[in-house]
Amino acid sequence: APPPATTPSSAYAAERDRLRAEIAVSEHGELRLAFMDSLRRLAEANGDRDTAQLMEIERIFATHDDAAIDASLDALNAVRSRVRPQASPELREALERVYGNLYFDVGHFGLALEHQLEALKWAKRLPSGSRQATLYRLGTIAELYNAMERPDDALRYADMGLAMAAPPADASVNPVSLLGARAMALLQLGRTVEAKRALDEAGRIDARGAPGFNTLRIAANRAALELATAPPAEAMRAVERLRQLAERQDNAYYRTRADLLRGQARIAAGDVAEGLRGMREATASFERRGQMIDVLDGLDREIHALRRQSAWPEAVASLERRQAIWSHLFRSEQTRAIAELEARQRAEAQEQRIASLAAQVRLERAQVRAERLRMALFAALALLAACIAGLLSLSRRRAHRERDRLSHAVRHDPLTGAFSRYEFQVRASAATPERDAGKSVLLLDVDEFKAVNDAYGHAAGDAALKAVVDRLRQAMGDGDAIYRWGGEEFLLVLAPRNDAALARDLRALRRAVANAPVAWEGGAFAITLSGGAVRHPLAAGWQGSLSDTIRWADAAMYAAKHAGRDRIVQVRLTPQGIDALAGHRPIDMAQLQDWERQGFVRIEDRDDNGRSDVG
Ligand SMILES: Nc1nc2c(ncn2[C@@H]2O[C@H](COP(=O)(O)OP(=O)(O)OP(=O)(O)O)[C@@H](O)[C@H]2O)c(=O)[nH]1
Repeated sequence: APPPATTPSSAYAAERDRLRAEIAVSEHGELRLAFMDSLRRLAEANGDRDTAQLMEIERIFATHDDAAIDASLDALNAVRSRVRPQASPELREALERVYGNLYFDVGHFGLALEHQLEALKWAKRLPSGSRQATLYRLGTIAELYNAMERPDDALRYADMGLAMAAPPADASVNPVSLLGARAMALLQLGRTVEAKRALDEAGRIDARGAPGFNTLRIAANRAALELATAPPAEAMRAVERLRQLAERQDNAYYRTRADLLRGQARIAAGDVAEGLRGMREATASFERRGQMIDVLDGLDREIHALRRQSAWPEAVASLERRQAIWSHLFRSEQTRAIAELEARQRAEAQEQRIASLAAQVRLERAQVRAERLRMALFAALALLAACIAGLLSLSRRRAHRERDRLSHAVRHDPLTGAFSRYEFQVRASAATPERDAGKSVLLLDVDEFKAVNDAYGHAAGDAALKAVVDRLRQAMGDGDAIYRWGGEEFLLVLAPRNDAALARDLRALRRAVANAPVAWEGGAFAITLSGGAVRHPLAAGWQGSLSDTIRWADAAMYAAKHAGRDRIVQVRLTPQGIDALAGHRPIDMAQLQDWERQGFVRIEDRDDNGRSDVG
């Protein structure tokens, strides 16, 4: 017999509330499903269609398989077709929420958003627990906007929820997912410090209870944050923490998520091949389970990481794969039209991205080419410059050598190696009276040289001139210099020395030549020199130059010739002359002879000892 109208309903209500409480506390698994089925049957038996349908809907959500989402959507559509227009807000909310969640899970953001916003409206009208349901919706919508890369909207909804959850909210309100959504929105907006703060707060709140699903969620968010902001090594540590937590809670989803992020960290650390392999394994695993939002997120991360590593071909391949997944995401009749519309929109956006990426690749390649060209040009220029510098230095060295050679040529007599007359002039023009003071000039002329040429030939004459210079050089002091003054005439500039030394050296010079005959064609011939010597300046206080003094040496040399050759005659001041001629400059030969007559100078042969052949 049917139970009485009143008693059963109150008994039913009590049993319903008990089962709902059981469902609420049993988070997952078979037990929860069993409670849901009990409640559904009970509700059906009691004519409570809303509750029965609600349990159907919750069962669809609890058991849905992302990999076979169409079946779940079909089942959901079947329930919806039975929902009465005047159904309870609770049923409405559940229907929209589950639609929203299913679409969200498979990455169908547009439809998911529509349903979640609808669910939010109903959540606000719930007679009980409206606050908690509203907060959950706000968190989900924020996450959805994050997935849609609309961080401003995500932040708006997350903050709306956080404002509601702010004290004095009741303790049952859990803002962790809202804080996570806020953090991910801020991360997208580049406000990383605030993002980190939000995650820290979420971590603190979560740490008050036992580690659970939220702990994993926070760890995953943290890993994502570190990946975007921290060095690869730090990001890797965050990823490993997530991986350990997932292991401890035996959570396959977050395990795969950790694998995905680990791959990304590897790519970021430069290990592109290994990282990419890890990421592709993780996305393949998500794909097998139909978690298309994670597949797409994985591909996004892949593309991002590859672009950062400039692995362009891999990045383009990932982009194309992402586009392909988008266009094949929805196959069922009932969603194809909408899905295609959306897929087309996304595809267009993706095509634009591919086009811009391709343009970027082209640009980068062009830049690389330009850079290479620039480097090549630079290298060529550097080579050219080096060549020119080399040539210049070579030619400079050559020029130097040539200059040195020429300078040596003009400074020296090619036959005897004595300095040239030109060299004397160069030195004389650079000389100062102080530098030349005390030196003596000695002009030497080979005696009867014409006869040597005539008797033995011009070559013998040349040999004689060379022999003269060689022998004079041997007898000269270090500070003395010899110049070829004319044909067979030589000028010696002798360093300062006292009278006795000068007389001794003049004698030695003359003898060096006279005592050593010139070997010629098996025999030898003797040569002698006649010379005139004058100390410079002739008289004290005289501002004349060496060239002036040479004129008096010339006069003395003629005196030597005149006196019979093979001798050196010296012009000397007498004691009277020292005072009388001070500051005077001899002008010509006549004046010199005049001074000689007056007894101011003597033109005398001081080398009268040991002469053998002349007298
Ligand atoms: N072999 C040779 N002879 C030269 C050179 N320069 C000048 N002579 C010769 O030297 C001779 C100089 O003769 P002279 O000026 O008459 O005087 P000398 O024969 O030396 O007689 P005295 O000077 O009076 O003792 C000339 O026959 C020139 O041709 C030279 O470089 N080589």
